[in-house]
Amino acid sequence: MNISTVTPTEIDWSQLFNALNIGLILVDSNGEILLWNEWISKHSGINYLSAINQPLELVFPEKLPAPFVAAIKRCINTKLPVVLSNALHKYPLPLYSPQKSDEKLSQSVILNPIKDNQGNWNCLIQVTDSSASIKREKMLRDHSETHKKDATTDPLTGIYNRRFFDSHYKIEMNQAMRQKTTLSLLMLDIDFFKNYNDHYGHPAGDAAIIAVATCIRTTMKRSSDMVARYGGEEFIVLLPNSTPAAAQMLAENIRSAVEDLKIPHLNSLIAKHMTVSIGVSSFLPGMVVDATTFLKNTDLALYAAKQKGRNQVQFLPL
Ligand SMILES: Nc1nc2c(ncn2[C@@H]2O[C@H](COP(=O)(O)OP(=O)(O)OP(=O)(O)O)[C@@H](O)[C@H]2O)c(=O)[nH]1
Repeated sequence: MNISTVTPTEIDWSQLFNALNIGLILVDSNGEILLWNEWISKHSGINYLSAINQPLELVFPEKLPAPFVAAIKRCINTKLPVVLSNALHKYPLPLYSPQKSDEKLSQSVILNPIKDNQGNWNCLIQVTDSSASIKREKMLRDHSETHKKDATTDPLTGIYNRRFFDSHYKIEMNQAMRQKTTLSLLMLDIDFFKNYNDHYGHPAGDAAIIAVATCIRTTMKRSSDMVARYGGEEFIVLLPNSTPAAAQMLAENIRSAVEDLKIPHLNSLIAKHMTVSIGVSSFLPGMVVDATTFLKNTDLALYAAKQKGRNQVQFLPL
C-alpha cells in the first residue's frame, strides 16, 4: 500500500504509529507534544495521556540535555533535519530498557522538520535503540584487539612471540644503524630443560617456562627493553641504547634472579635448581653488520656459555 495515496479516513494513523518499532514524538515550535507513540510510552514509562499537549521539557522527571533541546529548536528554525551523533549524545531522552528498568537506553536520534496544514513548522523526533549496534561494534573492536594481541603474543607466557620480535628487531636494527647508536641482544636458554621435562613432566615444564619469562620481564628496567619467547625454552631480549657493560650486567641480574627462584631441578647436571645460560652481543655505533649476523653472533655467545659450563653469561664481540 502506498501511504501517500490514502487519506486519513482510510487508515488508522495512531495504530500505525503505535505499531512502529521506533519512538516518535512530534513537538511544535513551543515545544508542546503533538504526537507520542507507544514505543516512547513503553521506554519512558509515561503514557500518552500524561504527555500529549504538555511541554516536552516538563514531561520527563529528568532535565533534558541542553544540546538536545537546542537541536529541536534549530531543526524548526532552519527547517533542516538534524542527526544527533551517538558518540556525543548517547542518552538524549531518559528512556529505559523495558526489560531492565534501571538500564538507560542508548539512542540514535534524528530530528525532521514537518509542516502542518496551517503552515506551522514542527519537529518530528525519531528515536531508535542503538544499544544492539553499540554492543556489536564493541564486540568487533574487542575481537580485532584480541586478534592483534594473539598475533604478537606467546600464548603460554604472555610475552611477545618470535614473530613480533623478528619485525621489531629489524626496526630497532635499522634505527641503530641510521642513528649510530648502541643495540644489545641477550639470548637465554634454560639449562638441561629436556631432563627437567622428563623428570617433572610437561605441565611442570610449562610452569617453569612461565616462571622464567616472568622473572626476565620483572628484572628488565627500561620501557624500551623487550623480551620475547624465541623458541621452546629460549628467550631473547632486545636492549636499545645499552652498552656491552650494561647489557652484561642485566644478563647477570637475570641469571642470578632465575637461580634465586630456586625451582628444584634434580636432573640438572650442574645445580640443584633451575639455571639459565645467556649469550650477549652488542652492535656499536658505526659498525657495518647486518641483522642476521648480529643475531648469529648472539647465538654463538649463548653456545659459548653452554660450552663453558652453563649457568653463566658470555659476551661475544661482533
Ligand atoms: N614443557 C615444555 N617443554 C618444552 C616446550 N618447548 C620446548 N620444550 C622442551 O625443551 C627441551 C629442550 O631441550 P634441549 O634443546 O635438548 O636443551 P636442554 O635439555 O635444555 O639442554 P641445554 O640447553 O644444552 O642445557 C625439549 O625437551 C623440548 O621438548 C614447552 O613449551 N613446554
